[in-house]
Amino acid sequence: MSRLRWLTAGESHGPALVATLEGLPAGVPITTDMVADHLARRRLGYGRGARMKFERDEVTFLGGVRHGLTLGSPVAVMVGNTEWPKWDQIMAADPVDPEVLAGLARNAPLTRPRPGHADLAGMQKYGFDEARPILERASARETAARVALGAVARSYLKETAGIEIVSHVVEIAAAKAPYGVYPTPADVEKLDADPVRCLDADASKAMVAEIDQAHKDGDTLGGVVEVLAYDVPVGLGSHVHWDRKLDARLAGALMGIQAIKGVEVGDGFGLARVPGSQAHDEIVSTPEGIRRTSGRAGGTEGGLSTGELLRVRAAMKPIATVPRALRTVDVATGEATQAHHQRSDVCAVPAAGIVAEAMVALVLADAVAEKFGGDSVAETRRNVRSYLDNLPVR
Ligand SMILES: Cc1cc2nc3c(=O)[nH]c(=O)nc-3n(C[C@H](O)[C@H](O)[C@H](O)COP(=O)(O)O)c2cc1C
Ligand SMILES: C=C(O[C@@H]1CC(C(=O)O)=C[C@@H](OP(=O)(O)O)[C@H]1O)C(=O)O
Repeated sequence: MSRLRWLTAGESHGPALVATLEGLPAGVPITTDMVADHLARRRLGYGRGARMKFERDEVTFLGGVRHGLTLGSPVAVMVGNTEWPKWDQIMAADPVDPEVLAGLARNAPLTRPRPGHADLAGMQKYGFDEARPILERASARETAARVALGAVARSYLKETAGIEIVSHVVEIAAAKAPYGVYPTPADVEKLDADPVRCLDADASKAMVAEIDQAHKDGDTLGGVVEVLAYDVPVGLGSHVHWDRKLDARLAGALMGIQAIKGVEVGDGFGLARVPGSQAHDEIVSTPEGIRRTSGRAGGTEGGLSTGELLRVRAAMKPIATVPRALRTVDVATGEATQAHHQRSDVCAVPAAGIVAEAMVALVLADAVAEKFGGDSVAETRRNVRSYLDNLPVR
């Protein structure tokens, strides 16, 4: 079962996010710059709000890494919130003089819960009369910590099994990329340079136009991202129990990203609309060995990776803090009003793709560690090679 354990902590306007990852072997190459590069990719994307422009992610390793390599001990990484000085009283861990707090405009109680956020149910469940204590943790700021750990996981995957992960945006509102075009690791630079991380130039323009229109209308948008993992060996995950199934683990991890409301593995929902003769990937014998004629299953069958291209999609709902504010109730007065709104992203689908890459990397890293073990990268690599060299059928 799971070999890796990982956790994040920290609030959106707290001093920092922290994350730990335990269970990786020694010798995984990782540096502060490698993590910072992935965090910078998460900030990209046309349609993100003001906060992305002025806040920086400050990365510090606190444990588990020495001279650019993991030690085999738990990896601990901190991502500083450079916004912190503006919030050091409001989000202070220790008690603050109530008179000081009352004088801070920013601390006005958030009694108008926003539909589509954790605000109302969180207040009811945790016993708060305003939304601040809920929204601080529910915020997708937390995804920076996941991307930091994802950077470590993907380095482990590349070093041990040669696995590489790429994501792209395939839909924003009504604008769609052509189906069946899969970017490779060689396309990542081009993708990151595109305003919406879409490979197709016409679709990218249409997506940008959708975002511009939503912005003009005081509205927000969602979309769909696709994550591809190249060179995943056959046999990660297992058919033997529901919580070992690789597709289930990927789906849970992707659904755990803020605002993701649907996940597809391979052709997913599309498979429900075609007959069986058009839904599966036929097995054929070729001079290079056993191959598949298509990739509809997304690289998993029965909860196991098949050795084909791994392909999953995640659907993001439109940003919930809609500028043309939605109806709510002021819980302090019981009166009908409009939801609290200060600023927000119009569309964060490109950023969600980077977070989805991190989640896929963490799930695959867990599955690789479980299958191949090893306390050093060299040992894991040997185990991968020996397994692949000895497959009974190929
Ligand atoms: C990268 C990213 C950025 C986000 N930015 C915002 C935002 O600026 N405003 C907002 O209302 N929601 C934003 N969200 C989504 C909310 O965090 C999310 O919808 C909310 O916490 C409720 O959770 P749920 O949608 O999973 O139910 C973002 C999500 C992601 C993944
Ligand atoms: C800070 C980040 O995303 C935030 C996620 C978010 C939300 O509600 O999820 C709301 C916005 O924050 P604020 O309400 O402070 O403007 C985003 O900027 C980040 O991704 O680093």
